[in-house]
Amino acid sequence: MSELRLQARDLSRLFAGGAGVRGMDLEVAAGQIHALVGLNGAGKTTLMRLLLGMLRSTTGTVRIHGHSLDSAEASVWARVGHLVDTPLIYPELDARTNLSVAARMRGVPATSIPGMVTRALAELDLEPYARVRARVLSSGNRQRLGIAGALQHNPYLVVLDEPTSALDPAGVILVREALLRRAEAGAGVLVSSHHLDEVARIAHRITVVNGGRLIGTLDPQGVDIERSFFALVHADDERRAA
Ligand SMILES: Nc1ncnc2c1ncn2[C@@H]1O[C@H](COP(=O)(O)OP(=O)(O)OP(=O)(O)O)[C@@H](O)[C@H]1O
Repeated sequence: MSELRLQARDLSRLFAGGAGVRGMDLEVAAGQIHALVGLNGAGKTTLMRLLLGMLRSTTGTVRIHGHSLDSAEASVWARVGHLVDTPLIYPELDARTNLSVAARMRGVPATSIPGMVTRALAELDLEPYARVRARVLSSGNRQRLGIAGALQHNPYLVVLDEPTSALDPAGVILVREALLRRAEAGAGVLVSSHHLDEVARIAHRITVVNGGRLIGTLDPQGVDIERSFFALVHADDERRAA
């Protein structure tokens, strides 16, 4: 079996009122793009927050590149790139400086940072904004900056929550290509999206989230992925209602 970059077992977190996620098992292998799809409120972001230790689980375990989430050291986190919730961007710093700070926080050697940041700005087409303060960037360019910060340091695990939600079509293509490059280089990529056609273009595996559970998978090569998605969701809703 190929190397696992991420492995979750029986992951649950229930909120007051009953919402949350239940009993989730998930794997992301090296070189794999694994997409999470689901309706609003299905549990995608909650799952990602649990996987990254941003939220404490009620049950279950998470391993990042074989290391337990509970005891993962800084060297493990240095090889993770993520963008879930608001990107960690300093509004008064320009795009280049923001990326330099992000690289420093990941322990990138100082001598490697300028070249790495230059490549990251180019990859997301952010060069015109290199010296522009983040506070005045458009929401799409702020999202590009957050993605650049998550990808620039050659992570072996990438976790991105709806990374293209604010992007124009050119940005969507840039992110698609960047994720394919990371997977080809051996990273495991977990990405959530509402755009079924978009994820079908890049994902090796698509998992459907509904009502806080993982309810099945979709074939990225399938002919009518939208129909298959709704069939799974409706069948699951009916099962619960019965
Ligand atoms: N901190 C919290 N306290 C209480 N309920 C929460 C909390 N965080 C999330 N929820 C609830 O858990 C459920 C799953 O939310 P989550 O944000 O994970 O969904 P999602 O699939 O990411 O949705 P979307 O596609 O709209 O971003 C929702 O019902 C949400 O209201």
